Amino acid sequence: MDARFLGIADLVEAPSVAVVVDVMRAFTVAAWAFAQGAEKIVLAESLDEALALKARHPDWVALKDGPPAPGFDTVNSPGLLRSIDVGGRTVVQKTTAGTVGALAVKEAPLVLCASFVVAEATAQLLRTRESDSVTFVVTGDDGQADEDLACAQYIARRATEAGTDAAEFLRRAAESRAAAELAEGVRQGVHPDDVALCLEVDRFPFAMVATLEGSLMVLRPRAMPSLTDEDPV
Ligand SMILES: O=C(O)[C@H](CS(=O)(=O)O)OP(=O)(O)O
Ligand SMILES: [Mg+2]
Repeated sequence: MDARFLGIADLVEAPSVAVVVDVMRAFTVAAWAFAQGAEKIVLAESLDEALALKARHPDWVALKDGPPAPGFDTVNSPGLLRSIDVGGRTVVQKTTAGTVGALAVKEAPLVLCASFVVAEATAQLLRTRESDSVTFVVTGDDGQADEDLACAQYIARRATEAGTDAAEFLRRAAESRAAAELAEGVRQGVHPDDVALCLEVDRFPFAMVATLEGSLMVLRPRAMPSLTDEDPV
């Protein structure tokens, strides 16, 4: 498999297969939403669009990164999301890096959104598709965020070498600037468990596929049967 690792600004054309990686925290949060029964996640282009969608659909759950804000139900925190009832509901998500990265490749035929918690399921979907060219979008810090790059490299390796050990990749993520800022309270809208929740490898047995549904980019879980048999959600 030919794997490329690009920041959002480096994308010049729609790749055939894109894996958009945001470990801390957008696509860890998205996976937790699905694990708690969310039906789908709409990736909003802007805060205004997220609020407009929420106004049109009051039963939807709107979340943003940073501090809590009027009109939003919650923030981009896996730890905090655990106490929100998202069962059967649509979530609208707007963040600084993750959702922007997914929207940047919305024309790609296959868009997966990933983090460590869905690493093996994502790798398995890439294997199933026999994808020979995959673009990993490293969403944080202009493509330099080491938690995202480490996860992208881990998934790329895992897609071709099933026995790849996660330890070194997790160490890099744990030592990333994002992990430090979350732990030290530099970032807002944080639960004390967030970093640990973002570093759980293969917590969930599904990949996450984003597709255009009308004008909206919509993320949905895709169960990977062999993982689901071993570890049902
Ligand atoms: O929520 C996050 O962790 C970040 C934003 S910030 O750096 O905390 O302000 O957003 P994401 O798009 O999930 O990287
Ligand atoms: Mg991030």
